[in-house]
Amino acid sequence: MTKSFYGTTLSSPLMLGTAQYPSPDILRDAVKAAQPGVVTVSLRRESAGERAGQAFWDLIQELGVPVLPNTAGCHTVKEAVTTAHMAREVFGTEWIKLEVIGELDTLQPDVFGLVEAARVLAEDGFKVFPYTTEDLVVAERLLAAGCEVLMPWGAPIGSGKGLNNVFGLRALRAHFPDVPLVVDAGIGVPSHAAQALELGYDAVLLNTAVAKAGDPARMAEAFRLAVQAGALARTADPMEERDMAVPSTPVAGKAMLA
Ligand SMILES: CC(=O)[C@@H](O)[C@H](O)COP(=O)(O)O
Repeated sequence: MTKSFYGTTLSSPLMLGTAQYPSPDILRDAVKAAQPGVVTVSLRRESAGERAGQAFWDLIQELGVPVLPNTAGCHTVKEAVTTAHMAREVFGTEWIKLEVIGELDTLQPDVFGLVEAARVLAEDGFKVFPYTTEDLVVAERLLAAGCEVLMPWGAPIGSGKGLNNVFGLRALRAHFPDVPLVVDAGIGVPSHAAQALELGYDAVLLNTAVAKAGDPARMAEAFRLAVQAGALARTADPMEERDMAVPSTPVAGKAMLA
């Protein structure tokens, strides 16, 4: 069953980042090819960085895809909350992808700061999409803080390693069957995205895998197809894995050679 995100049903379970593309035209082509349900935009990075300015915002608006602003690059609760407020003003949306980074080598979320920032923002009317780990206790705390969506990492941001902890992601899915879950970060190739959907995740969020591909638009299209395949497979009720072989060709009626 397709779940909604704070009451909104997305046109695709693909959420696409808009950073690191070689040029605005390549970003535009990639978004057109991916047909994502949302694009995510880092307000902090864009306003501090190279592509700052009206042209980038105009391009994002021209794409006609719902925007999920994010607090990428924030390391403290204060920074994240301030950035979320700026994003709400700029984009006119209460949706915020909340990142509070806790560790520099892995860009692992600071889950303590994350829960605190989520509570502050949810109390202030934000619809929070928290970038978290697969930890079940942290998940409980985020839901109690007012989050109605969880975004566990697949692997460290930008690593392209795919789903590092399939057991943990499965456990999270089984534990919270009614909560919209999104695998965010670390996805490297379309099969990783398909796998997340096959596991029953409701969406995937990715950026580097498309932006840093040799041909971003072509890769974007591959991801569009992969999430469709994964979602379709999930509705087809995949077979259970087995530890032992089971013949797939029946023996009865088989020609016997003397
Ligand atoms: C764009 C964004 O929100 C990133 O912080 C996100 O987590 C994507 O990660 P990848 O670049 O690994 O796909």
